Parts: sequence; C-alpha cells; structure tokens
Amino acid sequence: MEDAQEELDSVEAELEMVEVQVAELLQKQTELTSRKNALLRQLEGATSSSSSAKSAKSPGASPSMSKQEMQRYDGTGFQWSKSVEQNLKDTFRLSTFRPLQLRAINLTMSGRDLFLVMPTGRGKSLCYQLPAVCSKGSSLVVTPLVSLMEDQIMYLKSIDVAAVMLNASSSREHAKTVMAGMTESKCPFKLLYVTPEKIAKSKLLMSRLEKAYKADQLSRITVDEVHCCSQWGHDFRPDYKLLGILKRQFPKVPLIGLTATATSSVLKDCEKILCVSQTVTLTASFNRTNLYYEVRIKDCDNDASINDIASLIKTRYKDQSGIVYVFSQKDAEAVASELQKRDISASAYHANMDPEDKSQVHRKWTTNKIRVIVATVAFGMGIDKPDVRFVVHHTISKSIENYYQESGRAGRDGRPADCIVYYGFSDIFRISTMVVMENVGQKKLLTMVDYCQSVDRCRRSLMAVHFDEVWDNKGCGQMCDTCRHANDYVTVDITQHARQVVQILELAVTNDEKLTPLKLVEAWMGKGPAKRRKMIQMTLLSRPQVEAVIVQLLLKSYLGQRGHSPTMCRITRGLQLHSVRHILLPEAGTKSCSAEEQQPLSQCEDEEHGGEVCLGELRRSHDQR
Ligand SMILES: Nc1ncnc2c1ncn2[C@@H]1O[C@H](COP(=O)(O)OP(=O)(O)OP(=O)(O)O)[C@@H](O)[C@H]1O
Repeated sequence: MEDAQEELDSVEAELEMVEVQVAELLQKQTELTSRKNALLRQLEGATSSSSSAKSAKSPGASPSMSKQEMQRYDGTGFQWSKSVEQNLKDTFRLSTFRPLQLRAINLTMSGRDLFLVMPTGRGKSLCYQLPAVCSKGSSLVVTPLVSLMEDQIMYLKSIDVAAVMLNASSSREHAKTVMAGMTESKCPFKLLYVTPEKIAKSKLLMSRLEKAYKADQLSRITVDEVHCCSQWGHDFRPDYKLLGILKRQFPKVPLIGLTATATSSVLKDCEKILCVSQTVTLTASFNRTNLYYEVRIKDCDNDASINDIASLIKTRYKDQSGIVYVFSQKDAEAVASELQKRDISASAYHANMDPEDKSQVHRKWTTNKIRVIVATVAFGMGIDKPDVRFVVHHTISKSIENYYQESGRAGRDGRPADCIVYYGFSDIFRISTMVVMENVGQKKLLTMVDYCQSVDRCRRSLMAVHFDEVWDNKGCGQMCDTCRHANDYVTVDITQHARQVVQILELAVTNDEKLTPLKLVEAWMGKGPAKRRKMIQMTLLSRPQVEAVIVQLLLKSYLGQRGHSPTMCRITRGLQLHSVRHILLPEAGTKSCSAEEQQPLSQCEDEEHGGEVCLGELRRSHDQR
C-alpha cells in the first residue's frame, strides 16, 4: 500500500510538471504564431513602405490587397483629392499629412470599411473629420464620452465646421432640430456625435438615420475608441456591443473604427460585433520614438517613492508639465497633498470630484497654472496637452494597453518626454482585486507585471510583441532603461529559493492556514510564529529579491490556484498549497540549502542552472539616468 501511495504521489507530481510544460509550450506556440503571422504580413508586402508605419491586412476575412493597390491610396489621383487637399489647408489649417492619414482618408472616401490603429496623439480625428467635410450629408460619430464630444465640437467650431451632438442630456428642442436636419437635402451640420447608449436606446434616432440613409445623406459611420466593442479591449463598454445594428441597417455606408491600442484579436472581435467584413486595417507603428520608458522598483516605504517622484519633478522636470497616475481616489488626494507639502504645484483629479472642480483642475493644468496632475485613470481620453514632459505611474497600470495609452499622453509635441512606472509588489495584488471580474483581467495584469519585472528585454520590444508588431531591435535607440543599461542584471538559478517557497506553502496547507502573497513574503523572511520558523527554511534574500522570486513564480504559473480555469485564478485569495503547481526539482546537481548556507542572490551567479523551475532575472541595481 505504501509503495502504491508513494508511486501515486510521484506520478501526480510528474503529471503536474507535464501540465506546466504543456502550458509553457502553448504560450510559446501563441507567441511564435503571432510572430510568424506578423512576418508573413511583412513579406507579403502588405506593409507600408513608410518606415514608421505598417499597414496590415484585416485581422479576419481580410481583403487581399496588393502592395501596389495599397500604395495607390497614398496618391492624389482620386475625384475627391482636390477637395481633400484644399480642406486640409483651408479648413484644418494643416500643411501636410502625417503617415497613414492620406491612405486612411482615401480608403474611407472610396467606401472601404476601415480600422485605424494609431497611437494616441498621432491625428486619428483628421481621418474622419476631413472626409466628413468633403462628403455629402453628415457623418455619424460614435464616441464613448460626452467630454470627448464636447472637446471635438469646440475644436470643430473654432475652424468653422458645423458639428452637433446628441446624448442623454440633450434637450428635446435640440434633439428635434438635429433630427430634422439629418434628412434635409442640405444638412446643416457635417458631423453628428452620439454616445453608443443613444444608438442602443433611441428608436427615433435610428429611424431618422434610416431616412438619412435612404436620402443618401449619411456619408460615414465613425466608431471612436473601437476597442471598447470587445471584451478583450481594455475599456470594454457593453453598449458598444450593440453597434452592429449600424452596419446591418446601413450596409452601404463605410465604417471607420479608430483606436490607439488594439491587438489583432481585439480587432477580430470588433469586426464580428460591428458586422463588418473585408475590413482594411491600417496600423501605424506603436513606437513613439521620443518617449523614454523606465521602470523603477517601488520601495515598500511609500514615502521613499513619493520623495523620489518629488525629487524628479523638482530637478529633471523643473518647471515642466506632467501627470502622476495613481491607483485610487484616496491615493490621488494623498499623493497630491504630499507633493504640495514638497512645494510642487500639484492637484488631484478623480472620478468622484465635482464636474466643475474637475474641469477647473484640467483647465489650470492645460494653461500651466498647475504643473502636475495627480490622477486616477479617470483622467484619460481627450487630453490633448502637447507639452507633457513626464508621465509617472505611482502604481503600475492594469494592462500593457492601459499603460501604453496612459503613458502616451507624454510628448505629444514630438519632443523628448519620460514615462516612468514605479513597480511595487503589493500593488500587483491591489490591482488584482480590482480586475478580478474583468475578462482576462488577471492575464493582462500579469503581462504588465512581466513588462516591469523584465530587466533583460527592451521595453519597446515587449510592447511590440503585445501589439503584434514586427520589431527591429534598433527601433529603441536606447530610449528605455533596459537598452540603456543593457548588462545591468545577473541571471541566477532560483530553484533552491522556489523550493523553500513550496515548503512554506505545504506547511500552510497542513496547518490549514491561508497565506496571502504578502504573508508568504514575510513567512519566508522569518516573520510570524516561532513554531513555523523552526519548520521552514528562511531566506537570506533581501525583500526585493524575495518579492521578485515570488513574482517570477506567478508569471511562470508555478503559483496559482488549482481547480479553476486560469482566468478565474485569483492570486489575492492567498497562496495555498493546492494553488501551487508542484515543482519537480532536479535530483542531481542540487543540494538542499539551509538558511545559513544561502547566499544573497547577487552572489549566486555561478550556481549550476539545473532547475526545472525557471531562471529568474533580478535587477542588480536601481536604474539611474
Ligand atoms: N497632419 C497633421 N499635421 C500637423 N498636426 C496634426 C496633423 N494631424 C493631426 N494633427 C494634430 O495632432 C494632434 C492630435 O490629433 P488627434 O487628437 O486627432 O489625435 P488622436 O490620434 O485622435 O489622439 P487620441 O488617441 O488621444 O484621441 C492635434 O492637435 C491635431 O491638430
């Protein structure tokens, strides 16, 4: 019986190791497939000849468009070309197009359905506003936020382009005038902005659109922030799911979807939801060459990170404008007040503030009366301040897409700007609690954690993989901390350390004790009951090293929750033994290491790399520019 039990344990352990290996191979397969597809697209010549932009085929049933055909859309030989050029100069007061703008305009003017993926601040708006001005009738623009509509309408008014909006707070009178105008042979406005809720709820609006369509007065449908359609997009909005009705009812009207951040799987989903096929996707490079990306390890003493941020603002960014993103409303108030105490003109901004106060803070910041906005993600869409010199994240973002978009508010004027994120262990679990209900929220969070934890890979290359972009290693130009300090890390075998973590978790299960990640760190460092201390191997690693090892185990799925699908895996609920995927440790070449025998990680460079676990990369020193 004993033999059978022993063998069963061993088989179970081996099976678990196979599971881990299969998961890793599947992950690798996904990465390689995505890379292969991106390379194929490049080879097939679907990419733009512009070095800064590529044009990919649509993610789903993509129309096969040759390179030559695509390049034709960069030209000026179309019947609308004269009007486009004239309005660019006379109405929009711009002299030239930015990469991909003319191509997008020609495609939509020729009636193609189009997704335009362009980094924030590159000029997506022109790609639907200029066609609207050059077309008959009016264009419908679906926008997620009323404040975004207001900004756009204010801008369009300033250049004498008639635009109106309809949202929940529009008066009856106004709605009536707008709806009547839609079907007039000479429509009194060129753009009609609506929220997705309005499309979903107003039958009257739909029937007026129907009339406008029949009268050939509906020239284009624009869906701004199109990633909101997809549950995979980081700003998913349920009402966006109903927008498929537009293309079903008005099949001949071209649709243009705009987004700054969408992976091909998000766009595939959007295509389905919006009922479009044969969509052309134009993707401008995500690479903002003027932005410097840096990750700093956040000290568990909050004051230290505030001091660090304050010192940066007072020295490197003296008299410059910037944003400090924080996790919560409470943090926004607290960090703003700490910065004020350090003589920095900073103000908090969060969703719970009075609309009046919010716009006052925004206005003061835009006009440089306040230098720093300390904000939650509520301070987001529609920020068009060109001279933001720094975006500091006091807490990591909940996904790479979020981080890209938030940090992308820096340097819209094209001049150098910094994007710095403070990466703290306990923040991972604060955010984890917040995203637990989100589709693939944990997975996305771990990708952000991976971005922060990586010290051996270019930050841009990590984003490139994420956004399915073919990446050339020269593309960074030392504009990230890891490229700038290329060899500033050591590679160590963390097998022994991982084994100690498992031992602690096994003990916790035996004692029916639930360990949160923070408690796990402390237990491993020898805090907690004396009885436990006697039974485990404590570590001599420093706290940041301990945290890094545990994060590495999470990233590689050695720590997680057993018995649930990966998306249900809640790392905040405590790391119990049943949540651990057993690690089969090598039999030979390793010896058990008591606390006394252990060396700090930085001295373990020469240890044999025999572990089944993984190699952990730990930062040797804090990056300093
Ligand atoms: N061809 C151009 N030449 C010069 N400036 C331009 C051009 N196109 C757009 N811009 C300017 O670039 C700025 C950003 O444009 P826009 O607001 O359209 O960006 P966006 O891509 O929509 O960004 P977001 O994702 O943040 O909404 C605006 O001030 C706009 O006037």
